[in-house]
Amino acid sequence: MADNLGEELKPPCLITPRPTSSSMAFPKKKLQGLVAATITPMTDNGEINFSVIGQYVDYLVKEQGVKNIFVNGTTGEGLSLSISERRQVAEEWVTKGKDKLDQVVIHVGALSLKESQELAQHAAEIGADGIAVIAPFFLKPWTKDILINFLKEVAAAAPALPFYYYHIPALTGVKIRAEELLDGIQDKIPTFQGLKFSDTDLLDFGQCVDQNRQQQFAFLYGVDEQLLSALVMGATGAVGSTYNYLGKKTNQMLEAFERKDLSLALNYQFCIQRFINFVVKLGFGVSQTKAIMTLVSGIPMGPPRLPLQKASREFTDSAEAKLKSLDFLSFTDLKDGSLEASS
Ligand SMILES: CC(=O)N[C@@H]([C@@H](O)[C@H](O)[C@H](O)CO)[C@@H](O)CC(=O)C(=O)O
Repeated sequence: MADNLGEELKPPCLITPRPTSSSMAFPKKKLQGLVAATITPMTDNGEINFSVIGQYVDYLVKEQGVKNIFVNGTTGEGLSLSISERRQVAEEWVTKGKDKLDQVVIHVGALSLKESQELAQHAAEIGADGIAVIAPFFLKPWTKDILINFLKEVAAAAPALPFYYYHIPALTGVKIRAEELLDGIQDKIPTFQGLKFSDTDLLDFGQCVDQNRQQQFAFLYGVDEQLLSALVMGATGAVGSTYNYLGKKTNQMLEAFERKDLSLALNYQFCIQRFINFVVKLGFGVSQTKAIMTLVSGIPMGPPRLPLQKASREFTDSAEAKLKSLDFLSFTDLKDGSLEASS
């Protein structure tokens, strides 16, 4: 992936390098490649099903070739869990991922600064590889400086952990442009290491990359159906829900892109789009992601937590037929007991 923004991409108008304040080098290598936004498995009575997380780690690594995870984010229903549950989920992923996963990033965003700080500190204590934070979305920060102040306070609770800003304006309602936020961010947040950009505004994303070429930031794109466009803009990695079950296919797209075989990469992207387009038309979100992952992996993800509703049997049946027609799923991939969506 475009880690280096290679020579051929450098425009003649290269901007003056900005001094980097974060020579506070982290031992970890830069977060890159695919990052699965993990689902939080639940039992039918709505409790977290910790018992399948070990199996889930093995599935991601062995079957999907995905070795980085993003825990307790949107897909993980992080904001629907109690603080105690979020701690336990984070701990379980770190424990089960030890020596198997490359990086475990924990989303610690919350409406309460105190809770966010507690989660950040906890992530550091359990040995996570990074933390990410969304903008608070009830009482909202309306300016860049206020948002930075909030993020800075959270980051300071885990001063040795790489910090990522999770930009997802459609869900938070905080529309401060990422480009604006990144301007001089390391002066305020020395642990800032990157951006998780879950938005379709590729002008904003491209400018984040372009204006920070001298930094070693990770630019992680979060709209799976248009990842290829973001790669062209300089994405260094991607965080998303579909990498749980389309990781292998998406990795093939990344490999084709790396080899500069754009036509093949585009074929993969279109193929992935055909599936996402299909499920989006049926109504697609976290509940449906849980149903698809159950179907594809055979690991029971269970229902989502209220206010989300379990995916319907019709949805699961249609998704299964589409996966098969696209050759994303063969009969041999189907595991016993995988068709558990309700009607
Ligand atoms: C709104 C949303 O859930 N977006 C997903 C995408 O992976 C999304 O499911 C995918 O692009 C299909 O639309 C991710 O950006 C979310 C994510 O990374 C997370 O769970 O934290």
